[in-house]
Amino acid sequence: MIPVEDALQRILAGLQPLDAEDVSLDAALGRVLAQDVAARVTQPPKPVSAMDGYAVKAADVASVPASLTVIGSAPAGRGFLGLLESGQAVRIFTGAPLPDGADSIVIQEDTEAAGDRVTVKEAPALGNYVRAAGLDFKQGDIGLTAGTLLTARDIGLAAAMNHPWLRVMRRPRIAILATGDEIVRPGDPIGRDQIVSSNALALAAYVRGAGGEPVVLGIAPDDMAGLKRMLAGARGTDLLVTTGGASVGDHDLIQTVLGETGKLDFWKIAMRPGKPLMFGTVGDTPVLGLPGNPVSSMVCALLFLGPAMQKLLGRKAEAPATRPARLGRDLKPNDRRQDYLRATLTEDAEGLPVATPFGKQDSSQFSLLTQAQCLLVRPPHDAARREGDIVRIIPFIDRYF
Ligand SMILES: Nc1nc2c(c(=O)[nH]1)N[C@H]1C(S)=C(S)[C@@H](COP(=O)(O)OP(=O)(O)OC[C@H]3O[C@@H](n4cnc5c(N)ncnc54)[C@H](O)[C@@H]3O)O[C@H]1N2
Ligand code: MOO
Repeated sequence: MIPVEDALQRILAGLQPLDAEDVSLDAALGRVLAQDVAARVTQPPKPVSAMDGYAVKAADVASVPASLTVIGSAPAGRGFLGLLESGQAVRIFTGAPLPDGADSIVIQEDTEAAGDRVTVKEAPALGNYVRAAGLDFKQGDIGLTAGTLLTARDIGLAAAMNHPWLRVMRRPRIAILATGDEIVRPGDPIGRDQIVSSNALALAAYVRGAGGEPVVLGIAPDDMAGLKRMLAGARGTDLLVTTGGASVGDHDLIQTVLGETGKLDFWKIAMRPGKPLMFGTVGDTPVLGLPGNPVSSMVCALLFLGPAMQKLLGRKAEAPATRPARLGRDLKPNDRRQDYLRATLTEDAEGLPVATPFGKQDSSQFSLLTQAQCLLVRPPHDAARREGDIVRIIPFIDRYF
């Protein structure tokens, strides 16, 4: 059995980042930037007022009260064109450019207006409420870097930097193939000894959530000819993910067919759930073969497919981050497989996270995966643990998992 980390590195080494495409900003949410984005403008382009009030020379109002002549008005988008001289003020509004000759803003609340005169009652510090040109960013500044997964905030910044289009990584097209004579699609008639397929749709949802385009190929039968026919559907995709048929049984044909038609590494991984895993190629398409047990398939998606997609998307590809939590119940010593236990996540009296694994952890129990809020990670040969011990967890933070 090989360690989880070795398996991940071998998968990542077999994948290359995809090409890029241009999308309009309103279609860029959740996409991955293919290149750095530099500001095409300076923001603000000139010094502007941060408040409604009066633009003045600070020296004129160093001692208050001070009376000034109001020589004009500057709303946002229509700056005052004249030159402000000593003894003068310009009525100004938030966002309007500072008139030439002015150096400070007095807020409206600190003044009293009468006709074309204004009395300043509080002396402003030099530069009061003036936003300098380029306070936010200057033309040429790099605001967003390649590999960024674009959020609403990033899109706002890209818009402010005057980019109507962004160059992003193409969405990985991920073919998904379920296998097994015993499974049928949800809603189809269920024959004797058949069960409903959960894995393919769950994996497709995972792929979509992680920024890819799933191509669901259907269910391959447990015979070589049928399996080969279905595999042909993966041609032209960026990665084929299979589920089931990974183990050593007489009907577990994936490794055989991949061995015949492509290149295959079949591994037993020192992890639970998810021991049997495959990686290889069929034609030019890389293949990730996940185990059939539903929880094994989803845990392997989180641990291997997720980072694989990050690699295709040109992002930093690494195992999901772990963080510490207190253990909510005693645990027996672990064996030689790294254990990923489905657990709830609560808070103790001090607000610290407490992870409590379910008593049953069979890899067929999808219901417990949906009830869990994290995976508790136990290294191989971990000693017995007591309630309250510090353990490592992978919290389910991605909204789509
Ligand atoms: N003698 C051994 N037997 C098994 C071993 C082993 O090392 N030696 N490993 C076990 C482990 S661990 C796992 S995990 C499974 C993996 O088996 P396969 O990848 O070959 O998966 P299948 O046999 O096709 O199916 C396993 C299980 O999952 C159900 N299944 C399959 N596909 C779906 C689907 N799309 N949706 C829902 N459920 C699915 C299938 O009906 C089986 O119950 O092997 C162990 N055996
Ligand atoms: O290790 Mo297999 O993945 O359940 O039960």
